[in-house]
Amino acid sequence: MVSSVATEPDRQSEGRAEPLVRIDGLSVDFATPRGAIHALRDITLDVPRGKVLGLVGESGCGKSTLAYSLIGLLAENARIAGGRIDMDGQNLAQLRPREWRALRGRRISMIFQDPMTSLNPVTTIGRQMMDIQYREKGGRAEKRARAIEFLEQVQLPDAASKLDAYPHQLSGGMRQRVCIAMALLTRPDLLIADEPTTALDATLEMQIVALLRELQEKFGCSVLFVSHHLGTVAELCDEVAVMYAGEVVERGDVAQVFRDPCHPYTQALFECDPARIREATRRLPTIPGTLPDLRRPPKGCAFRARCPKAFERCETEHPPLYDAGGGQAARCHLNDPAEDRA
Ligand SMILES: Nc1ncnc2c1ncn2[C@@H]1O[C@H](COP(=O)(O)OP(=O)(O)OP(=O)(O)O)[C@@H](O)[C@H]1O
Repeated sequence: MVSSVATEPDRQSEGRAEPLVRIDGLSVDFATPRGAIHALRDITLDVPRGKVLGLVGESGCGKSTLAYSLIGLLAENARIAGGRIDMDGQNLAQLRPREWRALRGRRISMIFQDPMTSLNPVTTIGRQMMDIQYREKGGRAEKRARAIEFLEQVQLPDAASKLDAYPHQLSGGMRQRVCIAMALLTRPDLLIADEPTTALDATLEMQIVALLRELQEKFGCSVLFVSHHLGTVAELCDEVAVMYAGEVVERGDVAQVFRDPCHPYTQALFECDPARIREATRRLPTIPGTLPDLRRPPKGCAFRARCPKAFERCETEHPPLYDAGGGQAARCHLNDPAEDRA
């Protein structure tokens, strides 16, 4: 384990380039008939400029809620209960629907798990790519040329002919390429990709990940990449944030976190990663236990009931994000320099 040098770094960006987005103390609740679900709790995280940030964690830990908060697409029953999302002097957490419409699809765009979520099944690809440019300058011919150019950027074969195709006439991989082209068409500063390769087979997944990396470098945008696949995150991302029960429990440089995870939850996630398990086994290991009830998050550490390393302090004291050095931080008392247990 990396030795701790200080406690509670306010931000991981200190001493580094100004991030594109600063999320500060963000909390999001969902109203339900059985009480509010505290889906995000006091999230403080930077989206670095011109880099790829991966968001990992098991199902239900709040990854999509965080992603949707950054593009103003939270469900109707969601409420931002506190905190800020700062991007270029604007607090996105307070934007009105009209202001979101001006930003979404232009400065911030998103690709979804299922390409059909964003593609209209009864309209041609060309029409959809023209519509997306309705605010852009230029005439029809220019916009059509730009649409073809972007379809070529995502390496769609015979791009011009695809303008007349309907989404169902393309394969799943091609549809996801079209979605990436549409998301990048307006040259956004931030591209959010919510499990964009989950519906694809392994070969296509690798191709799409390589394409995303290439385009991110070409366009210089920031990417928030939400994924269950640790291998994909290691391949694509520069930084990673690990979420558990609505909190960021570890964050840092992707190579550093994968080499030396500081939080027992991150360690357990890696131990359960099929790609890391070499010996022949009939059953994949899982982390014993379940996520806590987010209507009543536990008082101390949210992971303590499942943590093999938990001790008394974890029961009563909520851990802050302890600095683990080199920009890495973990929400676990074992990383407290004052704690003599490592
Ligand atoms: N509209 C909603 N109403 C009530 N609860 C919700 C709503 N959307 C999400 N939740 C709850 O909020 C928590 C976080 O969900 P979220 O979808 O963000 O997790 P996730 O990590 O993205 O999971 P997955 O990987 O399965 O998509 C979960 O407990 C989920 O059940």
